[in-house]
Amino acid sequence: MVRGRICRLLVRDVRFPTSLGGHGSDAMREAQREREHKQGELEREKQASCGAGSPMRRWIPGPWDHDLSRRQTLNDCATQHTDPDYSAAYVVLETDAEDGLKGYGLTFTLGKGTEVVVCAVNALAHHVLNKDLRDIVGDFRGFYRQLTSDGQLRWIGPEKGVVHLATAALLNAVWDLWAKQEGKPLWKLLVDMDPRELLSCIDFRYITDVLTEEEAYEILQKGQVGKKEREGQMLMHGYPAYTTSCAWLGYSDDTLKQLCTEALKDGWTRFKVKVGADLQDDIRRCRLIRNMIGPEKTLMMDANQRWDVPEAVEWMSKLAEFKPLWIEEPTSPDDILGHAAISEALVPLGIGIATGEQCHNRVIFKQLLQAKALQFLQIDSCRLGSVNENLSVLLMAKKFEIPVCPHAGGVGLCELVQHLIIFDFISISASLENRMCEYVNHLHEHFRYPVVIKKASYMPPKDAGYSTEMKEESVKKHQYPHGEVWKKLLAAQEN
Ligand SMILES: C[C@H](O)[C@@H](O)[C@@H](O)[C@H](O)C(=O)O
Ligand SMILES: [Mg+2]
Repeated sequence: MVRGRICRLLVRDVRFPTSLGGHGSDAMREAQREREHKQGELEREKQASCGAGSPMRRWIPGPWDHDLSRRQTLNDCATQHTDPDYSAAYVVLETDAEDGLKGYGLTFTLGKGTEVVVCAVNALAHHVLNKDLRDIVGDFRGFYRQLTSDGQLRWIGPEKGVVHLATAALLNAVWDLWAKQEGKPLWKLLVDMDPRELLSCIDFRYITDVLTEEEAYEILQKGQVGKKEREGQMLMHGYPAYTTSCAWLGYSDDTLKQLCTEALKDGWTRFKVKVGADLQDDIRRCRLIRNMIGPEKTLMMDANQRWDVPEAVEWMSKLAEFKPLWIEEPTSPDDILGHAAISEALVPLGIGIATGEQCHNRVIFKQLLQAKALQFLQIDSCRLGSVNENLSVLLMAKKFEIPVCPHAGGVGLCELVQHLIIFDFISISASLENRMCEYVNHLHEHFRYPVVIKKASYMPPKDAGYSTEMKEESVKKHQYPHGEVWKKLLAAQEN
């Protein structure tokens, strides 16, 4: 039963120094070169704080550097995410219900700027504090609208950028709390909600030209048929995943080979490789990985917005021989017509367009769908306005018959988004064709309810909540800048 008034909201800046090992990197060839050069002169043994599962166990000086001038050099060379420190603005909600349950929520960031999101969460806090949870979830659409339409804060959005990331973190915590109070994992809470209740969580403003509430209702009604069987199927076999963890752009060919060999042994059949910094490097790396995985397994490519439209078409025509299923984020995430033009040119070559990890909101997704600008839609649990907005996107994707393949390359994103895609299969899409959820193998050890992967599939979480809770010990250590890990790193930097 839903209960309690929200009486406390705490938000923290938690950062993991993943850039030390090049994890999460894209389009960063120059940075890699620089790192290799520096390695010889600077190598120092330190315990890596990036956690288990990371291929780099030692601290190796990388492009991570708090020296601004050096960062600038790296950024001049390559405009993408050269040195991400996987981070989160991490929200904890407490109620006066005296049941010991708290709601945990987060949004994903790359290090710097997390403090800005923390600020935005605090700016939104008055909408949440002192509210009764029953009133929030009893009119979730209204509450979503209130948060995203704050008369002053909406000027720095609306429904995009920092303020929307903050909305995501807050609402993710509310959903976690709700699911915990109901004693269900979030995917199951959604599966058990009747269609009208689900719809009451969605703000249909700005999308009724493609999806009315009645159409959404019909989709959900149809989704009721065969639900039990699909739930059984998920519990038995899980939701298919692909791995991005073998081929970050900052990894050397040797690392790539080693990780790919291990992944094949572990039963992975779908792989994503980062491209876009240098064509010859891409050809070499794609050949290497395609030769290792063979012609039957699935390969995807991700350019992280590196190209202009004509360049994307030209570059991908040269990589077509490696048979990628999709090219992800070929150009600016805001360029809907650009994506449409790239789709038109590449689909005849057998290459689809995937995008979504930096798609602001349901309106942009609506237009991408209307413009036939994507063949694979990548929802993100921490960029859109939480479960509420993601529900509307899942329903639009169903209407346009575009497969959803969620983005999860970041800290906590796998933990969260698995709930949404498992719900999607059971209650909306009812299909696994051309569908899979991203998986990266970093930082799960910091979560209280980490993902469970079996035979390259996500097994449905069993614990109540949204799997958002981090271990307190990890949070303390990684809080920026006063946690133990950062104190050491920053002191090493100074010496
Ligand atoms: C900076 C990040 O690691 C991105 O490179 C990552 O989210 C990536 O685009 C992905 O698709 O996983
Ligand atoms: Mg990506």
